[in-house]
Amino acid sequence: MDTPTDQPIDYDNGPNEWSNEISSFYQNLNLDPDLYYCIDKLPRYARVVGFDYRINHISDPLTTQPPLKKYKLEDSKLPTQENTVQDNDKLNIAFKTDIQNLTSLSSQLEKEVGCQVSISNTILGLLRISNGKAKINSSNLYKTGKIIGFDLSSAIAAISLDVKPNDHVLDLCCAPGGKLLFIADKIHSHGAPHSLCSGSVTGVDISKKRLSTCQSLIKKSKSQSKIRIRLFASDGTTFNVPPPEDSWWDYSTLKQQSCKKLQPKEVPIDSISTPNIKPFFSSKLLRNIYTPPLEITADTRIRKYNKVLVDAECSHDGSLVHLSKYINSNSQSIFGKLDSDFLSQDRLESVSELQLDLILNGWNNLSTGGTLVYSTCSLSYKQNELVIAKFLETVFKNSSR
Ligand SMILES: C[S@@+](CC[C@H](N)C(=O)[O-])C[C@H]1O[C@@H](n2cnc3c(N)ncnc32)[C@H](O)[C@@H]1O
Repeated sequence: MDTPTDQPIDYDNGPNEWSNEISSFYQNLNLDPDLYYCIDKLPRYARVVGFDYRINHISDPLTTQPPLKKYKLEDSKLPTQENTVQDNDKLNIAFKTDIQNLTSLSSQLEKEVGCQVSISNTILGLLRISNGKAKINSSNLYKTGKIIGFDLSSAIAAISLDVKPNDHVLDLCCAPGGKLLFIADKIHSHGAPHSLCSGSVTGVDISKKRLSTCQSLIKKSKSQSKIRIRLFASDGTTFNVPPPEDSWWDYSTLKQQSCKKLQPKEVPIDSISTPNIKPFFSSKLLRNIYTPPLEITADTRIRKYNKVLVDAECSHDGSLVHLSKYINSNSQSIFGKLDSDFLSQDRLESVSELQLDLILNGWNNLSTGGTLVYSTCSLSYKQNELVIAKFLETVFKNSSR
């Protein structure tokens, strides 16, 4: 994990009235209460748009050679399967090019924001900006769509899905869409959709308001990866729309199969394979998906998602950014307000029930051999370990998978 800061913690100038409450809350969770004194000292992160994000296995990217066994290019970039000398050369060249690009972007950003910027040693494709308050949105790199602010923890959750270029990904609680766009960008870093890179991202959220924000984010994005995205305003605990066909991107096949002209806004629906639900937002190609009647069988629902992200609704108590809004609000009892808004017993009970229902439905939508990631920004046992324990108990009781 990247270290938050090299500077000593300034306890004297730390927050006062809320600190005891927060400290005891964290002590009860066996966490270091000093975390909260670090708020102003934490770095921030930006991701390089269109990068093939991956775990950074090396400590010093500038001096170390890539560990070739771990550093594998996706199949679409490297069709030869064996790690021949030639392949190793290609890996080395690709790796060096990536590092050169990241280094060049780091120095550009450093000049623009006036503080130290380095390549994240956790995830390749992220830049670590030493001053957490640096205004990256006024930099040219942001304005020209080359970088975008993104939390390291969000990147870790999304990268854990291990998304491949042909994966259909379901993001069950997607708004406002930071991880959704990150995943689409990762897939799209392998080029425009083609047979070896036909991945798509389906985002679902129950809140239309938050989905509108997500839609604006997608529209504002300068990345072409938006062609791979569709959004549904739906309850993630019951959502069951299958992923698009692998050939969704091939407009000519699509036309042949349908044997009729699709109107731009037409969404062909059949009762078995595509439940009657229109996307809230969709790229034109994904909107026109047509499932050929021949393939409609009782087991059409076997077509499921390769990867499912359940970034569940939660009490937000683990998000420093979220808590800092309370801290800055001059409230008398900030923790009390946080407690009533997010941590009250009633709310915690209902939120953990919702979390279990979400992860169970994520599982229902996951294909055999796929990967499901469950994440929250809470540190509470009830919303994390206990949800997972109940989930495992339920699925292993009821399933042969
Ligand atoms: C932690 S946020 C998701 C953040 C998002 N993944 C991102 O990276 O930007 C949780 C989201 O879950 C949504 N949500 C709450 N209940 C839901 C449900 N039953 N089905 C789907 N989404 C739900 C909320 O509207 C909220 O947008």
